[in-house]
Amino acid sequence: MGRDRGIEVEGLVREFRKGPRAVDGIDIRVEPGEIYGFLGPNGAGKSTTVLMLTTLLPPTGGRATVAGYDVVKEGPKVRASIGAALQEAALDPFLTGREHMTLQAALHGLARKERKSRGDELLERVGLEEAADRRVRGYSGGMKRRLDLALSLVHRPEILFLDEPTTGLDPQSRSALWSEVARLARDEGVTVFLTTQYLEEADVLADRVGIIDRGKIAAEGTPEELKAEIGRPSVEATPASPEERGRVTEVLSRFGEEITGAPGAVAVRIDHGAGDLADVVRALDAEGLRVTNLRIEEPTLDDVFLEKTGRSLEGAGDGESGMEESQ
Ligand SMILES: Nc1ncnc2c1ncn2[C@@H]1O[C@H](COP(=O)(O)OP(=O)(O)OP(=O)(O)O)[C@@H](O)[C@H]1O
Repeated sequence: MGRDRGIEVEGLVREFRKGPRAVDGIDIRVEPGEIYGFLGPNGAGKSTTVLMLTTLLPPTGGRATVAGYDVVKEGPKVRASIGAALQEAALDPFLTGREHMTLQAALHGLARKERKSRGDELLERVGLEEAADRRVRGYSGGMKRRLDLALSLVHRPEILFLDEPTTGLDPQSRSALWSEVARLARDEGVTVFLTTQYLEEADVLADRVGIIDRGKIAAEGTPEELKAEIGRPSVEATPASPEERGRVTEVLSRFGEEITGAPGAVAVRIDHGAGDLADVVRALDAEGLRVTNLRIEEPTLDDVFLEKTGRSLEGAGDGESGMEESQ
């Protein structure tokens, strides 16, 4: 089996009888080995999409193939090709981490010899070797997420689904999980479909991002493309001595039009193709100008979301009761 099949979604719909069209005709293509970030506020339709792609919920319209198999007609083949760490981790509080691994390995039909070695290898990789013989009851949220990730990898899936893998984690556990997911894609060619409410997560981790809002894809592209669509970065520099302000302004103006910056600072919005921060540094250097606080401000994915939906993603889902109000 080659790792060359990815995910293809066409016009996928899920309608709930008493609810909204949770997923309202989406098209997605995830290339093999790619990390696809599915970004959206609470209730946007992310989990419903993942449930359909992992064969746990039938679509009410459209079609999807995962690893080349149809999610409706070839469920068992899809399930054999994927690993999933979903929001409700099905962990048994009375089993240890290692016992979970062995059980999962047995469920996936690994040979007895291999069960232990595979389990140990994965526990080590997610940093749980020391806690391996403790019951899950005493694990922190982050440890449970990491165990869940290890469990989803036992059978060497070619596609990994992660539904909000870092929600509620502290920054350290979050970045440890990011590293492992990035490593899986980079070193093992695993295709990753990851949902998140965190802009930063999509930005750092995803090769491409789809923004979903009210069941529809509002925007798609690499984080850079999406941000570039919205606006150009700005550069801000504070002259080391105030009398050089005029000359610093002159140099920065070569890169774009001047905008308002922080007090004492000079700022410009960089023209398309005018260069980047390194070019600005070189130009200042060539003039013998010294600056403090030289920084570049990129447009954020939140700016993208705001532009596409008229609302800010940060906290966009908060305070919404969820279903009925969207028609
Ligand atoms: N079983 C269900 N019956 C009725 N409505 C549902 C059901 N499951 C989900 N919904 C509704 O479908 C919409 C999308 O929900 P979904 O859980 O897919 O969103 P989400 O983007 O994953 O949000 P979250 O970040 O909260 O997980 C919501 O309005 C939700 O209330």
